[in-house]
Amino acid sequence: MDIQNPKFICRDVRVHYGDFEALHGIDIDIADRGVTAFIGPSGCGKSTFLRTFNRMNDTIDGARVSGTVTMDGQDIYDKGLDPVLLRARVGMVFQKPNPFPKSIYDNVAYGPKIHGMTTSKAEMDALVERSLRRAGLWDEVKDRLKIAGTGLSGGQQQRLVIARAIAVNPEVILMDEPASALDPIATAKLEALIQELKERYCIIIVTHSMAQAARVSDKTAFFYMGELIEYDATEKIFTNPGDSRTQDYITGRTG
Ligand SMILES: Nc1ncnc2c1ncn2[C@@H]1O[C@H](COP(=O)(O)OP(=O)(O)OP(=O)(O)O)[C@@H](O)[C@H]1O
Repeated sequence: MDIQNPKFICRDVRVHYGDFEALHGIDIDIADRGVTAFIGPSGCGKSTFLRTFNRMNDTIDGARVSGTVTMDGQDIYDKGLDPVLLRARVGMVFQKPNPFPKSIYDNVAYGPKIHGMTTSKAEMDALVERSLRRAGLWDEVKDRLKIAGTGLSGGQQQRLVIARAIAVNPEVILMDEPASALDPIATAKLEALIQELKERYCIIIVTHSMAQAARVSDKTAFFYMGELIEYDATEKIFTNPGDSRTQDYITGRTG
């Protein structure tokens, strides 16, 4: 599909784990604002593909990426590019919330501290507050910023992890099944947050929930056995898919 000013352009992206080719040459452009959902049956390569956008596959033994991925026109696999800086620009939220074993405040302040983003305690306080507000968590935690992040509920922890990602001013947030460990109420809150964040960030979300993809995303990409089968406006994918494999998946016949 045609994307104006894409954030990412991927061409012939392949990922190997040893001799096994998990992705067979993916071409896709990702919009620079809004939510793009990756859907498809278990094992089709969604998480593997998601990890190519911030080079998280580099951290997996035996994983090898080929093809090109550009972000704002720059090759993110360029030897001169520092993956640590890339991961500040392209934040990631995982299936299981993974706050650091530190206070709520320190979880959010950690990244800005490492990147030297503030020069005083007051500036850091303001940055922590702004990030927690943006993640929709401030009101629930403002009186207990010193307690451990791991002491929050699952849904709160997931929003804390999002605040931590936001604190370093990312341009992109990758989410790998972010609601799979949450109850329906926490999931609804997270989805509302995604709706707010999408005005400001490029969000890519992997989800197993068709309903969730339909609710939160603007564009949907359907993957099947390591290939991108269909990519279109979410409404089109869910009401009038062009490929019978997409149709079978969204109607529950495969997966
Ligand atoms: N670290 C790894 N080492 C070897 N093979 C892997 C590794 N990670 C994933 N794979 C394989 O790559 C393929 C794609 O896996 P991936 O986790 O990307 O799929 P997925 O669509 O995200 O699946 P799920 O929906 O179950 O999370 C699978 O065949 C999987 O077994």
